[in-house]
Amino acid sequence: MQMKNASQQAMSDHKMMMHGGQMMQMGNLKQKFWWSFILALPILLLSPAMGFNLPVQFSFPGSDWLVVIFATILFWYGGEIFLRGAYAELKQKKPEMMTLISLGIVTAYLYSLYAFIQNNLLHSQMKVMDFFWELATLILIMLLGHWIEMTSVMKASSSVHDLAKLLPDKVHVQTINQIEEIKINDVQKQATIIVKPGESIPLDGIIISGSSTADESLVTGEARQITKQKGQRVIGGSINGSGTLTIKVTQTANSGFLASVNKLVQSSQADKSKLQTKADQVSGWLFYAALIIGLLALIVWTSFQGITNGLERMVTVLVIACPHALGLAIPLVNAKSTALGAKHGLLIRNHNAISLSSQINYLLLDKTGTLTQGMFQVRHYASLTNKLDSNQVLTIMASLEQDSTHPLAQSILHYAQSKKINLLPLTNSQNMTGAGVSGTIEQHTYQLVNEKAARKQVSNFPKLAADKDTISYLIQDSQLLGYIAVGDQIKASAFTLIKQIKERQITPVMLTGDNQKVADNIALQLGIDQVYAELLPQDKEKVVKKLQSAGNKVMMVGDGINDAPSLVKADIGVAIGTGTDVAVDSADVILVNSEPEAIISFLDLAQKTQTKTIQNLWWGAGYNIIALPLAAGILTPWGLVLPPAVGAILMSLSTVIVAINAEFLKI
Ligand SMILES: Nc1ncnc2c1ncn2[C@@H]1O[C@H](COP(=O)(O)OP(=O)(O)OP(=O)(O)O)[C@@H](O)[C@H]1O
Ligand SMILES: [Cu+]
Ligand SMILES: [Mg+2]
Repeated sequence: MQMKNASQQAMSDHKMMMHGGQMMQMGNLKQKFWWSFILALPILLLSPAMGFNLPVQFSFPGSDWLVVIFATILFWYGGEIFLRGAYAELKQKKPEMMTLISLGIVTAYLYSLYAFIQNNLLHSQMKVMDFFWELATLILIMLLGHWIEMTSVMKASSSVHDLAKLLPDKVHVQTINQIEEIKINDVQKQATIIVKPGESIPLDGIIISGSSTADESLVTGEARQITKQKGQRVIGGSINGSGTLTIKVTQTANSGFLASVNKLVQSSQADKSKLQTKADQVSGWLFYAALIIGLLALIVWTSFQGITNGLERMVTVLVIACPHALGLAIPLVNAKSTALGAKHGLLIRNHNAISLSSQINYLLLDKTGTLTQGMFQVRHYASLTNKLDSNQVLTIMASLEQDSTHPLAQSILHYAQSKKINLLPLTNSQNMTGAGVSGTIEQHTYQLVNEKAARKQVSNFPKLAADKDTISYLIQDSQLLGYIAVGDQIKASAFTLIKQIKERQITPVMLTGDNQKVADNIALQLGIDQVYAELLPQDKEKVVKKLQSAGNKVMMVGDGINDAPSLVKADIGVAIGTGTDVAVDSADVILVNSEPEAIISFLDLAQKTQTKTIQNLWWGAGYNIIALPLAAGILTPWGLVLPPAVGAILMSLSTVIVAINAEFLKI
């Protein structure tokens, strides 16, 4: 396959990433294991196990020589991965797992070599026991263990892989007079592409002709067919229904939705949360703990039972303490959690949001575009002057909105378009934050602003009785020329959100730039008791700060430019996916499908992720509380002695458990 997109890159990076980020090519582990197995066979047959001859074992004059030759080859060939890893760790002055393993096998090898020289070259009276059998089994099991680990780690990150499979290799691109098949990575922005019925939509874009349905469930987690028409956005990775669509590409394969999910999943492994930093510290301590306990075991057992037993205890301690699982405990959970979130319409950019989520007791919600759809219907508009008729007023108002990205502007423009109104050229257009817009049309300067701003300028402001609709006033030189009233609809899932948030003892608060009456009306319908209206961006931020200084943990959800400062300030900032880029960039979590209900999924996911993380820390490191003393021989008086190979099995098991546990994260 030609395509090598972000996610496949992630997979191959992953192989390199094992062992705490060291560059280690573990890809040939399987091969290495089988060759080592063959090399180990003569040793396993010819060298006594733990000082005793097993029934299958035999020896003949000179067989010791065979053992030492095979063991030496095995040590360098099979042990190479570990020795190289240790060298890299020591060079970085961060001794960790590879150093531990290497210390174990180097000790076993050197001591056995010493035993061999004593027995076969110096012919010492007392036969010195060697560790060749232990060395061979240790290397074999370490290789096998790391190979199995690799497989489970790959499995755990396969959810990421699934996302990549959603994209086709080739795209039908419409060129001047023909349709060409072009590799997905070579398709540029602005290209026109054709998606036939049933095909997967390759890239993010906007429909320029055709209509169909799309199944976006694999991307957003919403299992339903969404009707898609001219002008609507499509997401790369979703499946086209029965119509043919012509799409203008808005994002390339490297910048589109799937690519950003993949990048997130990758960076979730690189991006260190506070917990991860802690885990790294622990794994550093573990090295010294293992070294000290190992040396203690060596000294104590040597004085009781001689150097062979002492060395065996030390090797077992070193091997069992290998904090391999610890290095994977958090990244694996995070990767799984990010992938799972993506399937539920959540992009988690900052993993600290997960550990903070359980402390959240205030949910601040922006109104327009967050709780409501932000697709305003024009209810009525009128002229308040005899110089202009209502159509002229509408023309000026729509023309003023041409450069604005506010949802209200989009809606007014849309309405004007449907009434076939020709817009007038606009100059000097200015965005008046939290109030409206101003600009010059045909040498006259106009403002289209909310009531608060209008009252300040117009002396005899009329009384207008409308509480449900948002009204904007057209003003020229302190003269009221007309108004337009628009109404918005509450998103269905906003009701579910507020209900469930309250069940979780989290207080919902509405923060809006819109006027008090409209805000109260919506809050009442939704069941929100605390409402702050007519806020400027800095006022929204102040509310966040005030709540925080009273000791609360605050989550803020918003979509607009006016929400960006408070999204940054809040403990967890959540942006609506269709929101403005500033909001999206300021957030820790992004709701891809723009449904506020996904916040509940986030809270669920965060809680489960947190539990898994803690479990994994125990399986990855906590088990040493029992394993280390066991390896050191604390239960020897009761007959329980762990051979080094069993130590290696236990340490590998811990990693496999950590990987499987992460894989079982579900919401
Ligand atoms: N482009 C615009 N055209 C007309 N009126 C506008 C425009 N931008 C803002 N306004 C007026 O200013 C008010 C405040 O706008 P702001 O963007 O601060 O908040 P909002 O989008 O209404 O609400 P929220 O904060 O809940 O998203 C709007 O309710 C509207 O009356
Ligand atoms: Cu390990
Ligand atoms: Mg808004």
